[in-house]
Amino acid sequence: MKHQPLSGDPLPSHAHPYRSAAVIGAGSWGTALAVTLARGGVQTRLWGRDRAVVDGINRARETRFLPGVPMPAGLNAVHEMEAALAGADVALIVVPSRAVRSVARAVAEYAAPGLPVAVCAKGIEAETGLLMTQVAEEELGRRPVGCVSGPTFARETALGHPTAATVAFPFSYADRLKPADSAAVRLALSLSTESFRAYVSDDLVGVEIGGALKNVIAIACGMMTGAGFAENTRAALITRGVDEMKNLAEALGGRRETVTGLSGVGDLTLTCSSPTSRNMALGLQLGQGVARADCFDGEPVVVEGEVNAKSVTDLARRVGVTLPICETVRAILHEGAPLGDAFAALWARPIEAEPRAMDLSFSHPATDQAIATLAERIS
Ligand SMILES: NC(=O)C1=CN([C@@H]2O[C@H](COP(=O)(O)OP(=O)(O)OC[C@H]3O[C@@H](n4cnc5c(N)ncnc54)[C@H](O)[C@@H]3O)[C@@H](O)[C@H]2O)C=CC1
Ligand SMILES: O=C(CO)COP(=O)(O)O
Repeated sequence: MKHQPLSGDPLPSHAHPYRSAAVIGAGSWGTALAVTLARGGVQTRLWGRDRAVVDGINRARETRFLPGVPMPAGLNAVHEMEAALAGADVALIVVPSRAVRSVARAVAEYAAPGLPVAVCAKGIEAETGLLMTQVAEEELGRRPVGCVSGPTFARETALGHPTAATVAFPFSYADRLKPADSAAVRLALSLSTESFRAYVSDDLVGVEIGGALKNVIAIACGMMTGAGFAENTRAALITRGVDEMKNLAEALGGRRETVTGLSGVGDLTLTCSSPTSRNMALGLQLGQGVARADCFDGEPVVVEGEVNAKSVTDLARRVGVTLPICETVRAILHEGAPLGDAFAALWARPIEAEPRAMDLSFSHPATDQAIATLAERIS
């Protein structure tokens, strides 16, 4: 069933932020969120699996994940899950998408019944095709599960650059009667500081599909940029990427207009614009002809769009939605398709209507020879 959109009214003025939070995952985004919460006066415990990182935060008040960012008072790191969750009013899970299920299972062991949990990873579970909040829900039982998503490079957020993101939770009947008490509003307030602005949504599907697809499309933008093309190409990929997000979100019960918000267009714009993005950076290197094993100088780096190129297209195929850009990235990354051939084929797809309301499809007039020539220019 589709929910009615929330109204555009400002958040209720009598809502209260949470007093204490547990942030599970002490990488760059988990630490940036913990810093944001603590700066806003929320007592924050940051759980990390790496003891050296935890000790560094507590003793030196710094972390290798965010060099030069001092850890504020009110932020303490812990290595035991039980200690992280004891007395917490809300928990945020901030680990890579492939680790969300096991971490949510560990959280479930110690989290209070009814504890609201927000998942901040971006992706689709490879084995099941589930959204990150659905994965967490399976492990967390009856606790309310939502997400935080938007255009938010961790380092910029932690440095206090003005940043905005969306907090999404399902809105029950009770939440609609008293939005001030809802997890979404309370977490949005808890995250809000002079430099961090949170918006509220009840469309988890729309929000999460934006976050999962933008990484794959950023790899495509990086590949084409790395191969020597410029702004026209990137703008086309971003815009057609929005269409892929809308179509998949709608097919899964989300709202197309959610995709035009921070978690969709916002994050897509950010991630497709800068080599700060690990997804864009991977694409750039591959587009320049660097072998996958040599990308990032061989260092292991979280590139969500890589594994998600497969999981989002698997999911889309199951629900009968075509994602041409994501399919192209999948073919290159996972099926050995030559980059030039795959992108030339993407550009020579049948002509379609925009927007898609018109039922129209004509084969593209470029000859096989012309397409092969473009493929060679990209390679
Ligand atoms: N870095 C950023 O700017 C942003 C990242 N995100 C999302 O946040 C998620 C996490 O990414 P980052 O923090 O950037 O990655 P990261 O590489 O900086 O840190 C990942 C953290 O997760 C921990 N981890 C990995 N596997 C684990 C497991 N099985 N159990 C427990 N802990 C585990 C690592 O020890 C590390 O502390 C990703 O889904 C990413 O897309 C979202 C918004 C911004
Ligand atoms: O999700 C992000 C910004 O919103 C981070 O993007 P990357 O994972 O590509 O660095």
